[in-house]
Amino acid sequence: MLILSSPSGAGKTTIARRLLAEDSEIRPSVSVTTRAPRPGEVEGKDYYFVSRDTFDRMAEDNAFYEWATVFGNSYGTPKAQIREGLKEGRDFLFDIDWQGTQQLSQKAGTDVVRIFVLPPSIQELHRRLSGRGTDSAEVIADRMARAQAEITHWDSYDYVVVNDDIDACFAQVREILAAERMKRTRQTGLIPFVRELLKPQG
Ligand SMILES: Nc1ncnc2c1ncn2[C@@H]1O[C@H](COP(=O)(O)OP(=O)(O)OP(=O)(O)O)[C@@H](O)[C@H]1O
Ligand SMILES: Nc1nc2c(ncn2[C@@H]2O[C@H](COP(=O)(O)O)[C@@H](O)[C@H]2O)c(=O)[nH]1
Repeated sequence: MLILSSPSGAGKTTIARRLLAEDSEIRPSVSVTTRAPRPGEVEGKDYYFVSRDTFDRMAEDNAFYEWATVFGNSYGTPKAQIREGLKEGRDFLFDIDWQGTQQLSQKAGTDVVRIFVLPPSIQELHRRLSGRGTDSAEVIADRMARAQAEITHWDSYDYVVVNDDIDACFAQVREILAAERMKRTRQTGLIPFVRELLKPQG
């Protein structure tokens, strides 16, 4: 379970989309949200957009691995889509905030790899949120007002990358993923091979 978090606008969605396009081994965890769709966002690909009533019912029915209120809307990771994949040992990518990261870490322990994406500066963060052209001035002001509070959670993450140049940052994320996949504890498929190597020779 690879988690990307950042203050809004630092670039985690950009990194996530590229990773999903280039790495067929990892699947997205598509969240459920009460937020209205942004122009260009696709139902079932970017989010499942639901009413407040539907979200509350799902939360009551324990349908989320984690959920949180972010910028006045609710966001949750539905269990159904990833339960089977996780059993099969598949990799999943989560674009979630620090609250969801804490909840997933408590539930999944060492199966979670957490990356925090920092912007190169607060000024550049504002430029990116404005340049994206998807949010009102009010929404941007709200997200900027919360950015520094979110950055204080950077020390709960396993890795921290600065998204200045997107290519360099993306390369770092790929390196992290490659190294994590090579961890001995994740390479259970190698056990028969190692047993074979260890058989007495001659
Ligand atoms: N390294 C970069 N240099 C310049 N612009 C970038 C860079 N990375 C991302 N951007 C741009 O910044 C804007 C915000 O990026 P993105 O939507 O990926 O952020 P985010 O962290 O997912 O935000 P949110 O949490 O609000 O969804 C987009 O317009 C994106 O194209
Ligand atoms: N805890 C969770 N946080 C989530 C989830 N899906 C998205 N998010 C985070 O919300 C903010 C705002 O997202 P935006 O798409 O409205 O810009 C951002 O930090 C996301 O990472 C979730 O399922 N759980």
